[in-house]
Amino acid sequence: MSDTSSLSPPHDTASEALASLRAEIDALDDRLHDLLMERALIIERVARDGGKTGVPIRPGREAAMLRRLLARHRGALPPQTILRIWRELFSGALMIEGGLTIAVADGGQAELPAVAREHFGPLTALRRHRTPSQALADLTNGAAHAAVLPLPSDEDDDQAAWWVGLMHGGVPRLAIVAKLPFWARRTEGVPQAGAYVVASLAPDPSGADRSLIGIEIAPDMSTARIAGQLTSAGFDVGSILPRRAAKQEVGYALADVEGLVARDDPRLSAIAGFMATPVILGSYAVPFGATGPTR
Ligand SMILES: O=C(O)C(=O)C[C@]1(C(=O)O)C=C[C@@H](O)C=C1
Repeated sequence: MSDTSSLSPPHDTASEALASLRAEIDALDDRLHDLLMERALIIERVARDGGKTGVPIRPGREAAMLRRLLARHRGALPPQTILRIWRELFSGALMIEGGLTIAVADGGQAELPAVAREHFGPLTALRRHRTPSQALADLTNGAAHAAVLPLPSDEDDDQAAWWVGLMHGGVPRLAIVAKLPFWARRTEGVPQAGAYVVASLAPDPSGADRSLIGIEIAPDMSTARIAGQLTSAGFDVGSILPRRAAKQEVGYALADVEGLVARDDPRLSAIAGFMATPVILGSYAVPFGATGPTR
């Protein structure tokens, strides 16, 4: 051990004032702690009497709670501190509800596990995989509750384009249920990568949501035409990611549209001009502080 004898003790002037302020902080901490323990008792009742089944996370509810708290937040405490505290509370609550395991596909993006950790907290078990299909296999065989997968890009090879596989379904029916990070304003040093969370979970509205539509297209169909077809069917289109593999008879497109669109939304079956009826791949709560539609 190093010799600390030469270090001077912290020298606080006005020590009486400081001691009294610290006593106020301790008293408040007791009240906060009492409230947290009381909250945990309610979570125990949610687990026992709430009638929840399957994957315990409720991404829409979490987003709505965070938006509500951030909207009423006043004073000097950084709003992001509020988000961090509540994310930790959700993670503790989910421990009470039986624990959570998340599969992460980190192939090519070392930042993805960090984004998953930022969202789901240190209490949550993370299973790291190289590819999206390995992470998705964790969902189908019950090894994880949800998978954190990279945002699709037009440079993805077949292996990386996990959303095309999601279009063709299977059991359990998987859906995109959240977009990370929820705190959209990124500061230096935090992971910059984005991700979707996929789980076997029914849509969980947050009050401000967007949906993702998977479309089979003729390989030569332009992005403008895809957008036009969706718009004339009544969708408010944010972005479109086309995928046209060489020498294939069918291409794909991933469209991001406004609102929480149900799988049986009549606008989907009314759309003309695509190779098959477009399918809803899921929806997500619009991240806090997002300035415009993101893919
Ligand atoms: O409301 C629920 O369903 C809960 O499980 C409670 C709670 C919370 O801590 O408030 C925890 C996890 C969910 O993702 C959402 C909310």
